[in-house]
Amino acid sequence: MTVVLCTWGNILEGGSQEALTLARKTAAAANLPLHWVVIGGVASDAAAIAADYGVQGLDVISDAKLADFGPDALVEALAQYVAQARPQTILFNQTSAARLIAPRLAGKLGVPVAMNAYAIEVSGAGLNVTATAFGGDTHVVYRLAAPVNVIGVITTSIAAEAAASASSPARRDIAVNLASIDERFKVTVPAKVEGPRLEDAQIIVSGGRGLGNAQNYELVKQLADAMGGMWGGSRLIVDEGWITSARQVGLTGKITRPGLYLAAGISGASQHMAGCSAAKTIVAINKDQDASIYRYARYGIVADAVEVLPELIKLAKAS
Ligand SMILES: Cc1cc2nc3c(=O)[nH]c(=O)nc-3n(C[C@H](O)[C@H](O)[C@H](O)COP(=O)(O)OP(=O)(O)OC[C@H]3O[C@@H](n4cnc5c(N)ncnc54)[C@H](O)[C@@H]3O)c2cc1C
Repeated sequence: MTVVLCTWGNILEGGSQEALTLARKTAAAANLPLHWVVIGGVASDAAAIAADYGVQGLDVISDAKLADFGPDALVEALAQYVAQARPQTILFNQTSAARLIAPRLAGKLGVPVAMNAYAIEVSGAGLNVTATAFGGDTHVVYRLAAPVNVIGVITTSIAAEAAASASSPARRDIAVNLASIDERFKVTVPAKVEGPRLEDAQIIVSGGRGLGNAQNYELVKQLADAMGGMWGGSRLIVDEGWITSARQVGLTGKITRPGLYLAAGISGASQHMAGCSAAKTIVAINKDQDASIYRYARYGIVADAVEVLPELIKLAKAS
């Protein structure tokens, strides 16, 4: 029996070290070894940090059918891994891809799943899993006491912490048989990943519907550029076509954790805040002093963002 973190891809996603930290603490509290199952090119990144995070077993799955990380092949490979390795707790760093895979794996295995978790307490023979619910408004504790449990971890509120002493992870190659798996969905136009990721940005300037139109949103881009940051926005402006979904911050968009999040013309709906409330400092520009965003913001400017943004651009360029 083990606690296992599941990871796939060609590079290590942000949040992996944080998920490993929670996984290690859970394993220690349950007196179980921590394993890390990895699929794809990420195996070499994983091997480089596994010892620092107290991983005892690095389980590597390779198969030609996993080359594109299609969900059907991934779920089948992980299900076969679980049948062989018999982990007690299966953790996922809850990336957008993991949101798809973790519940499907639990469904295939017929075991409980809790998503949006950020704390796990080992209690008796089970786990008390604290998670956000209803778009981040509510915090709930799930009791998971099945022999196998699947948990999606939101890592934005977890600090990465290396183990007190390095481990010596043993590498195992895990054989799976995916001969009968055919992906039911074919990706015909892969998402373009250009430049740095919003999730990794230290400064994000974000705009919402309060800006009025796409032309005014250009001010957000100019300020982000002047400050050396990235630009993002709310779902409503994605729906309006001002920006692409790759720039959407929130529950159904990117989960970010910048040092500075500047929100202009954004109301602060819980679904939006789920993607930025872990920012160190939130600055809001909203002309409604009762807007929800002011519950989260450290600094606020109650004013018309279309008037304030050009002033901030000037200041940023001057400094
Ligand atoms: C299941 C689900 C998932 C969702 N996921 C997401 C998500 O991932 N991300 C997300 O963002 N939303 C998400 N939403 C939508 C979310 O509930 C809100 O509708 C959305 O975030 C609101 O966007 P907004 O703040 O840009 O617009 P609005 O709610 O229209 O707010 C505009 C704000 O701008 C202010 N304002 C108006 N004019 C000005 C001005 N000139 N200057 C300054 N301020 C001004 C207003 O006072 C207001 O507060 C989701 C909703 C659901 C149901």
